[in-house]
Amino acid sequence: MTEQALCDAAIAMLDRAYCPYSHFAVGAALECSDGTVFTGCNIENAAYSPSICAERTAVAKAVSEGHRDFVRIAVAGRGRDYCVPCGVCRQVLLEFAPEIQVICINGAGESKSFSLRELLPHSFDSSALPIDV
Ligand SMILES: O=c1ccn([C@H]2C[C@H](O)[C@@H](CO)O2)c(=O)[nH]1
Ligand SMILES: [Zn+2]
Repeated sequence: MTEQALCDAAIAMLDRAYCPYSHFAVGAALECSDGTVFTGCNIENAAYSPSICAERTAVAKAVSEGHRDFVRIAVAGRGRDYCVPCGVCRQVLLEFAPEIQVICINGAGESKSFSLRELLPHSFDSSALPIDV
């Protein structure tokens, strides 16, 4: 899939977002090494903390369908700034794909790419744990 097609898939998910509290829609499209794409949107909740971000919706869909080998993720918002993943989503992406490319999209459809390493330096991962994973 071209980068533009992946971005378009993330942008299309903006209309699926359930965000009556923040009114900030986010769409994501997660590409696996075999080319499979899983999409996601943010899903909010009246109790607030059960809300889930678009990126983690896509990761949950992918992992639960047997896919963990992520290559790129496009994240779209309608704001002026590029929509970057929150810290929780960065940590969740790190678990499966430390080398993933993160494509952040603004409301004008413009994009800017980052490595996850750039977005989450000095990160905590399983190598810090006193067990073998
Ligand atoms: O990485 C992020 C950051 C925020 N949001 C959502 C959560 C909430 O529904 C709304 C405002 O924070 O944006 C995402 O989907 N992804
Ligand atoms: Zn998030």
